[in-house]
Amino acid sequence: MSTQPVVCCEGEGSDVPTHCPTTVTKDFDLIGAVETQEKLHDLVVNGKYRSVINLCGPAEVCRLPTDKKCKVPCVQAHVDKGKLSYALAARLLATLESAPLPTLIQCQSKWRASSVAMLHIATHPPDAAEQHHGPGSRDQWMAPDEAIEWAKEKGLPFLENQILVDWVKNFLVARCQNLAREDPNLFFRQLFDRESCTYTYLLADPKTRDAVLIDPVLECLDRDLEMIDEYGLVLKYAMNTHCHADHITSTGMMKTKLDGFCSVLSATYEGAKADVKVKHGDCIYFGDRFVEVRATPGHTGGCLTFVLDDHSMAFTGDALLIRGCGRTDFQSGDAALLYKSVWGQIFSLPAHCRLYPGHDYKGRQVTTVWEERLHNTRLIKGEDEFVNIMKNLNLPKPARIDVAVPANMKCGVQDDE
Ligand SMILES: N[C@@H](CCC(=O)N[C@@H](CSS)C(=O)NCC(=O)O)C(=O)O
Repeated sequence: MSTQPVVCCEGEGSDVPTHCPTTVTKDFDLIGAVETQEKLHDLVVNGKYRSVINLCGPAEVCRLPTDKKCKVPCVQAHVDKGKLSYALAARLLATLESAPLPTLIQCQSKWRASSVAMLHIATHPPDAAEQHHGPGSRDQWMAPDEAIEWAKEKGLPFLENQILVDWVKNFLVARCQNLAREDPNLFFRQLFDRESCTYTYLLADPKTRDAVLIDPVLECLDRDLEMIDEYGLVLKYAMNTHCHADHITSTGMMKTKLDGFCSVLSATYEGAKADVKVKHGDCIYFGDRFVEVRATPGHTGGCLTFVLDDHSMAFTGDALLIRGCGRTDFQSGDAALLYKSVWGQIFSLPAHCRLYPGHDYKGRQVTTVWEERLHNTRLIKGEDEFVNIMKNLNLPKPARIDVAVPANMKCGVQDDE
């Protein structure tokens, strides 16, 4: 039996027997359906491989070397043929990143195996791979068209399947252009719900893809889930700056659609339900990044502001709005307390710190500490004058307050659900 993998078929496309390994690079070989368990066992035990990754879906015959004498670690990473998602691809890339190399990637026809190998190679250029096993510098990533050209030169089997070609290209567009060519240290999106004029924020560490979602709205659940999937993010926390009175949060409903994340709310609300109850000074981590929790009560008793680790951004919920602030006439609202919260916890941040509000009713998106300290017509007044302004706002009650508040005390899950 050969001690090296059989190197056959570079450039031979569909004529390649699927049970012969195809060498893609020195680190990756591909294999399709193998007739018997023994054949696969021999190939792995006598080959150069230090790991095997099997991508067969649950409905397919999956042959993994099961013999105890086989010391090569074998990983089963189910990929249903029709269910390739960006999030799944992100997880497969993480599996490839941690696999001892060289690895043998297996599926029925080498289509899935070669497309996943292609994604890894495009985001781990050979020079970077020589130095370390993790992703290379993002400037070195292959552009999507370049990756397809490279796949053609190598004769990778997935090129026979146009759906997979498009999927590889689209994933690389999302990863290379959207994530990497922006700030390499933070992925950030501001999202808007036209109905309630609510802003939702999606933040992620581009290196680990761990993400947090701030103030998601029930009616926008599908949009937010799609974005998380499209960008290949792994949601860790879905958090609310406060118990909203004008709309229902999606954090509870999201838990029925997506696994592995925690809902977050202030510990201040008595009787409220959430996976994690936070208080002033806590930190919420996503990858190598975190947001610091600052208590900013006044609009409601449990309002929080989330401040990014480097103090370049803060998410103020309704404590501070652009050129305004949240009303203080219900849910333990207290104008004097809000004044102290804003000056003590928000206006004390660096002048350049960008402030992202929970709502805007006039089409504005972002402000800074410096701008608000100069132009916020309510908060630049003295405390007494501020309290007086707030007493005389005479705003109509939010239309959905009676439904929204009780629902949001339970992450948006209503009694009849
Ligand atoms: N018309 C909307 C509610 C508008 C409103 O009251 N907004 C709140 C924040 S959401 S509770 C607020 O604090 N506004 C301050 C302001 O100065 O406008 C509805 O019916 O939902």
